[in-house]
Amino acid sequence: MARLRVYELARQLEMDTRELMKELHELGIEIKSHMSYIDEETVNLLLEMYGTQEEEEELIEEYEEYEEIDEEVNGKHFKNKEGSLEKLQTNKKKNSVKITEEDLKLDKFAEKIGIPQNKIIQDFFMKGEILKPGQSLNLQLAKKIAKMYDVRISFENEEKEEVIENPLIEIEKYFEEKYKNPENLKERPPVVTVMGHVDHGKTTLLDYIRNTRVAEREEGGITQSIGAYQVEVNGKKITFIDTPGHEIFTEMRARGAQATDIVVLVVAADDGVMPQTIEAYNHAKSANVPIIVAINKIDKPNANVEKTKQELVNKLNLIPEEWGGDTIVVPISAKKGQNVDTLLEMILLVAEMQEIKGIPDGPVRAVTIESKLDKGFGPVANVIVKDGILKIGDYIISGKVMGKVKALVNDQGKRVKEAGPSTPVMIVGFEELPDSHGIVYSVDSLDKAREISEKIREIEQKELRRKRHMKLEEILKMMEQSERKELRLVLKADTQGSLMALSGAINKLRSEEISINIIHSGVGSITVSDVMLATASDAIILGFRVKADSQARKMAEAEGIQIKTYTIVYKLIEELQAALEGMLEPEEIEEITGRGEIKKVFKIKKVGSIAGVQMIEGYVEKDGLVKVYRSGKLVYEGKIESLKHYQQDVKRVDAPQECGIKLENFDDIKEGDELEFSVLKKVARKLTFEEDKGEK
Ligand SMILES: Nc1nc2c(ncn2[C@@H]2O[C@H](COP(=O)(O)OP(=O)(O)OP(=O)(O)O)[C@@H](O)[C@H]2O)c(=O)[nH]1
Repeated sequence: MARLRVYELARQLEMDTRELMKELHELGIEIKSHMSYIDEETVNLLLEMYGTQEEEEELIEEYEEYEEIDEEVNGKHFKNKEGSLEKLQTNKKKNSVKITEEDLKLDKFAEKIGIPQNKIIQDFFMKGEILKPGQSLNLQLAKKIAKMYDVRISFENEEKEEVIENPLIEIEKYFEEKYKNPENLKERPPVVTVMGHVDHGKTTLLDYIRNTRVAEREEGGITQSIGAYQVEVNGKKITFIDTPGHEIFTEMRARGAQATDIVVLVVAADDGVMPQTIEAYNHAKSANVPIIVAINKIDKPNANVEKTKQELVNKLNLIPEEWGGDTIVVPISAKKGQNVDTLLEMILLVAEMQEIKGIPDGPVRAVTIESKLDKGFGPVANVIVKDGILKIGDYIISGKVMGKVKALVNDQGKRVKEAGPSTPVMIVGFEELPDSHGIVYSVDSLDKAREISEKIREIEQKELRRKRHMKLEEILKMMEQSERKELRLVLKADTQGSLMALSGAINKLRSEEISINIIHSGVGSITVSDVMLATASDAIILGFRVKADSQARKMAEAEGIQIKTYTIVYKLIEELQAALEGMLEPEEIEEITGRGEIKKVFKIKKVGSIAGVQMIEGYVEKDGLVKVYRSGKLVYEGKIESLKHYQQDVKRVDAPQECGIKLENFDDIKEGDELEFSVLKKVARKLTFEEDKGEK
């Protein structure tokens, strides 16, 4: 369009001449009278910025198109008078609604909140936001729509999550708080579990220690096994858990009852590191318990201590102290008792370094090693006290089972009146058989014990109804919510070869935020021990060409542990990769959307400089970013404060249109400045494989 006089332009813009003059003045364009000429460039800019009747009609047409699409998709309503009445009646606006994931489609959502879909589209369109009929909504958008019509929405799953507070959590919190203050803590004897491969000498070692040490203390005492015993070495006590092996150790841990402070890993010098040595090591390691290695059977002629040490290094990455590592390795003969004293001293040394402590006074917390129905005593629990001093007459609770301590029997079969930290003791007085690997707490009164017991029964019943397998996706979701982004796996395969291939492939799945930790891998079917480890470590179990034995399957079901089995390597990797990628935080990248040039600068009082911009290519978005270049040099980088197309604030302007732009906190713009527009885009990230790294 050619240059125009002010009144002519006013007519074009369908504006009052005086009004236009005022506007022009505000835009910094000096006008003498309504007869003054406005140059061509400014005319065009103003026409673009303030719009014309035709343009508005275009907008309306565009909207009507949406209505038509909506009609096609959703059938008649709203537009048709009869239909609209009907719809509006059934569709009365709701004040608060519960929605599910399925409602996250505009049409369904509209119906749910009782606002016609067309109305939502129209209202959003007027705000410069385009919604399409039936489009999927994310949570944020759904909330925004609901807010616009004052409808409160809640998610069904969110409401379901209301659960009864477990009273034991409160007790645990009490201990947690107490533990924070070092003044409350006092050293207690270490509790030791002996682990190792079959026949490597665990029982022989435990028997030797008991027979030599306990006999010193109690002559002729009838030793009844209460699952653990205590010995004295150089005036200091050590508690040994009687039942060797990692199964119980992990089972206790899975129940939140970690009794063990130190693990003694027994490795026979004539046999070396064997599969169960590795398994035991993995269990101890995942519990973060210090390990002392006892290389046993050194009295045997074919014993090879050096070779065994080498295997410790190669297979477990445990480097003996004498080789510059930090693993204490003691060569012993459990049968002959050779060097066992040194082993005991080493246990005390490690205990000292670890500063094993408990709270000697206040309420009692004890860990159950086993529970059974005794012919004479009824239900009993063999425990190791961790905190407090358990006394006869105390009210106790273990899970849902309550009781009152009637008698306490120590590891030498003697009745005692009390038991302090790290002392193994048999508790008589439970009303029913308590959980065999749970925690026993003392409470103030019988009423309190009863109240807790009832609450836990209620929780357990609810839990039972709700119990289902935990899916990989769910674990990932949980991980997403927590800070920890580590996926723990227990990996079982048919052969050593496939195990190595799989571990290799899995270990190559990398990302900065998520790590995969194979806490245990082994050859053979998936066993109860694997499930226990997974339970204790929040892991999932992957099986390759192996299956879970029936007991393991049952336990996995009960514990909500997911077992996934595969027969093809790439399937396993593919699924793992897809799941992990799904939880990577999307990456924000800057995507250039368009370019423009400042044709005119309007200085407006109180507002600042407005750039009259000719879009050259692409588009500009109001919420996007902008870079200003002058003679090729970057002079500004930031946000757009306002974007106008004609009179209207708009969300986007496409080339070759013109627009008015006000930059955020930047007025030093000049004619001829080049603008580069971009948006921040969230893109799903891919996990990288190690091989890929080289290519990049
Ligand atoms: N020569 C020799 N034999 C030992 C030694 N320690 C254990 N043994 C023998 O090794 C065999 C297995 O010992 P256990 O103590 O039963 O082994 P374990 O690790 O408890 O075995 P499981 O309970 O089956 O896992 C027994 O015959 C022991 O007598 C040792 O230091 N020297």
